[in-house]
Amino acid sequence: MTDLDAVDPLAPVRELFDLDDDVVYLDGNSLGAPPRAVADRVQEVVRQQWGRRLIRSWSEGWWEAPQRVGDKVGRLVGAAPGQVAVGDSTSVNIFKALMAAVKGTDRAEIVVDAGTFPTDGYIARSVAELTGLELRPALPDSLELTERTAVVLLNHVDYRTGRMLDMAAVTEQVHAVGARVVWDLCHSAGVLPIELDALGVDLAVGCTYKFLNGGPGAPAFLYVPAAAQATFEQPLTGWTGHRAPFAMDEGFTPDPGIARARVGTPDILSMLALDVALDVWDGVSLTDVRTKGLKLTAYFRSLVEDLPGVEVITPDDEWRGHQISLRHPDAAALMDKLIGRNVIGDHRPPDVLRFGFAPLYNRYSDARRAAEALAEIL
Ligand SMILES: Cc1ncc(COP(=O)(O)O)c(C=O)c1O
Ligand SMILES: Nc1c(O)cccc1C(=O)C[C@H](N)C(=O)O
Repeated sequence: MTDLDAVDPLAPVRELFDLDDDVVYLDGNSLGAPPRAVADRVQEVVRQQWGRRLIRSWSEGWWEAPQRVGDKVGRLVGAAPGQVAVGDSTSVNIFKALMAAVKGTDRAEIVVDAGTFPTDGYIARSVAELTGLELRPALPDSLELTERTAVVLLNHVDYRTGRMLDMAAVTEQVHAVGARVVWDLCHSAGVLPIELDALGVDLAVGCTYKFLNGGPGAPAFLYVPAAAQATFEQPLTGWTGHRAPFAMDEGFTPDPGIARARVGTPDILSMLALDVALDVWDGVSLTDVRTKGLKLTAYFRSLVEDLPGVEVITPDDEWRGHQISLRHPDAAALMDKLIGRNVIGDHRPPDVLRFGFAPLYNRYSDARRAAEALAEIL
């Protein structure tokens, strides 16, 4: 333990996670660690809900789970209840959001962050091809938006560098030309204070298996603000988004609210694992999480920035998420060696080492142990 851990107000929260003490886990920005309560809950869902209640469970909490769990996610991203649906993958939700954002537009282009996580770019390309709009990759610092722009898809925190965009300023910039913005919150949900409602964000998506600790393949989320729901027409008109799914109507009439963002039968085991995983935030302030995230990353940075051959590519100011990325020509081999010593981060091609810091369970001693291991290997 370091002195910093001794005075960390979030230190007790680590006990809520099932982590081995000899492992330094710095990859919660790719797959979050399991909250202890998840295993029992999944067993209860299988044995009691599915096992004993059988199909009756659909009307005993399963059917509404995408909206109920959505409200829990909403609390972490500044969305009032009734505006977040949990389900599908982030990729599918990006598709739904972009298609809805350009539906009926007379504008010509979709703008996507040129350095985006690949799936966002791939899906934006498909949406452009399906709708006949142009796709224009642009750097966030020079978006060059005009009245031709229909929608802009951006990552709040860049997966490779950890750079965070100014959501307030960029949202305003997009709105100034009358376009819509879709924010991908994969690398920020759960660790940064986000104010979707207050900033008037048009649409947002994110995954729940990173800092939200929902587990591998946990369902993603889609935010549609209440005022935009009546006109939100997404392309995947599955029956669970229908106003009256059990009427089994021939024609599709969307639900008037957030349920219209749903598509098919929700993955209940993953959904309810996420549900209980989100309880680790009870009583936790996102401001404390953010403060600790900045301190952890600053501490780690101070320990590694002068190591030979290493270049820190994560911004040094507050415009960063909760990771530190290092460039090194032998990044892949270095990460293999670190993992061999139970220090788990990841490598992104061609030459980036990523270390993600999850303030709910990472300690300052994790940062120190990782930096010491890296120094020894180098
Ligand atoms: C920014 C971003 N968007 C999307 C995804 C993933 O999308 P999906 O959940 O569909 O695999 C990731 C990570 O995998 C990501 O980092
Ligand atoms: N979603 C992932 C997966 O299914 C397997 C391995 C890694 C991932 C990731 O989340 C990668 C991650 N989005 C990244 O920032 O690189």
